[in-house]
Amino acid sequence: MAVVGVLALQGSYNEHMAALRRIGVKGVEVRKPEQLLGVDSLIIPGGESTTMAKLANYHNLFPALREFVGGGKPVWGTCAGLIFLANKAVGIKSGGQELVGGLDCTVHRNFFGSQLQSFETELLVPKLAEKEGGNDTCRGVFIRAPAILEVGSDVEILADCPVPADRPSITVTSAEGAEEVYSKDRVIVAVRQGNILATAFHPELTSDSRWHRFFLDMDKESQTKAFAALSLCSSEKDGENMPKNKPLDLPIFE
Ligand SMILES: NC(=O)CC[C@H](N)C(=O)O
Repeated sequence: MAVVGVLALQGSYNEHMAALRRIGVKGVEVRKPEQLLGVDSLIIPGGESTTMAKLANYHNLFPALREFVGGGKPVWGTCAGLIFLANKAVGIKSGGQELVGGLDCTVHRNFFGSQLQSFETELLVPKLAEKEGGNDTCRGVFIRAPAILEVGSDVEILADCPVPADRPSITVTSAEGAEEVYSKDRVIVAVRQGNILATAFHPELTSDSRWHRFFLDMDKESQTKAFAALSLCSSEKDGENMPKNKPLDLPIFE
């Protein structure tokens, strides 16, 4: 069975470990770069992204995390984890903040305001329901949450939500480079781009395990792809005399 790593520097990693346990999967806590070599997929939890980035720097994790994401293994960022995975983050502390990147989007670090403006809402998630069954909605727990302001063309939007009226207005840079107030009435809160899944909210704090299952399915997909690529590559190498109906990278006891 594939090994799911959970980045365990800070934040809600215990809750992700428990959510995995609930569906019969043993997560592995990851704190050091070399531990990434032993996992097939990785969850980057919510917490506080600046603190998490400082700890990741201290443990020299950024290069290994970038390699992991770039290598195509499934990675899921929740909340602060989403910020980590974004190619661009705005609303960050002065002095900047290191990102892992890989997800073609711009994220606003505290889009929904302060801790006091944390909220829960029902989100419409047809693609999640299509894949994992159940209702067309899921409970979104937003804790001093970020949101995704814009995405690249390869990014699939899995959920958006109305912008709450009590949120402080934020300034964004338009395509033409002008500063303007974010005025759309909805904002993106869950996306997928290939091997990367990102949610601005916290599924690990609810009893709905569909987001964890969705992520594990991404893991299965990626294992199948890796297997197919390996078979293809050995069939190219080994030529026509190999039997066509056997997986080529399994031991042959003949
Ligand atoms: N719950 C969360 O992960 C909050 C993230 C927070 N907005 C940050 O900057 O890191």
